[in-house]
Amino acid sequence: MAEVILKDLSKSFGNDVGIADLSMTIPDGAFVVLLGPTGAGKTTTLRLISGLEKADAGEVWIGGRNVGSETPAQRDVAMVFQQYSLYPHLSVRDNLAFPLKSPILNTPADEIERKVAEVASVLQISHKLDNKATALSGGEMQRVSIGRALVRDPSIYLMDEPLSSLDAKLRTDLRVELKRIQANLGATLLYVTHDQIEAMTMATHVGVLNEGRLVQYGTPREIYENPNSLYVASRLGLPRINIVPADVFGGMPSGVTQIGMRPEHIQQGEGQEAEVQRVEHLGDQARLHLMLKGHAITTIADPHTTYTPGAHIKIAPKNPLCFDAEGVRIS
Ligand SMILES: Nc1ncnc2c1ncn2[C@@H]1O[C@H](COP(=O)(O)OP(=O)(O)OP(=O)(O)O)[C@@H](O)[C@H]1O
Repeated sequence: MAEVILKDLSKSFGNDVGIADLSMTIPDGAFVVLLGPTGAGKTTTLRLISGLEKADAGEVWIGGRNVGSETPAQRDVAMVFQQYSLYPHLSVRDNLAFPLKSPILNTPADEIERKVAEVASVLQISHKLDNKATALSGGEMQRVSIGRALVRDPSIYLMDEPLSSLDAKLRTDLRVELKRIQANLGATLLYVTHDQIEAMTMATHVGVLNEGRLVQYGTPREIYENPNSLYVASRLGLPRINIVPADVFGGMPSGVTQIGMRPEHIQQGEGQEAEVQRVEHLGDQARLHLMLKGHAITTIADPHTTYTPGAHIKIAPKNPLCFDAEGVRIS
């Protein structure tokens, strides 16, 4: 596996900015998750690293090589797309074996068989190895396309929402497996997701993109606990962080115009009186949806809470994040 360095990378499509001056180091063995809303430039970043797209400016370094003039094959990256891309006329076994049969790798037959069996087992598709790729459900096809990447030992795995088409149970299983595989192999991974739990549990690093720019890069905990802007604070956390004008609670230092409160950072029993709008019982906890001076606020409560809609509850922020009028974090 390898370290990947992006230096001042830019790519536009006509008037649309794909990526702007993106610099980022993906350490060898890191699991880096890219977060950002649609159009932020996540897929473009993966395509620039893989060589499917050519940068307007800047450099991509993989394992100490500037790969600007290399083809995708020479770059030795394994990419998994959101939508499966299989060879329909081949069996699942042959689809999985295909990357290992390339003349560059020249893998011995017994090694191919071992790897295919191992990956099929991890992805829970061993019983489908002799099926035609087309005789599979959508979720199974996606597992085969993940498997086609995992049989290889590339410089970096590039994955674009690989689990988004799977059902919840399989998604949870594969999330754990992917993380285990990455940790065991020491694999380097760049991974795009909109899924909060995937980002928090799998990533060693999270990069937050906004309109093609990297606006913060750090561990998931740093991004969650110490976001540098309101934009970044809103990217991680479910339920989302509550943002209210500073004067709703008052007592904030000058210059603070908005405060951010994670649902778990709201003190109950003191402060301003809010009205309960809705209570969601989730089993291990309850979510309270409150209204305070026209602002919707979500917080969490004991799973056996007896609050019902219409009840009143006093709340106060506990260590809120403070932002200025532009959304820049000021404390
Ligand atoms: N082939 C293309 N032709 C024209 N514009 C493109 C092309 N690829 C990307 N773009 C534009 O570049 C910007 C970034 O797109 P990109 O696909 O990288 O975003 P993304 O963060 O991956 O979004 P999503 O979450 O929807 O996949 C968008 O404005 C998009 O319209």
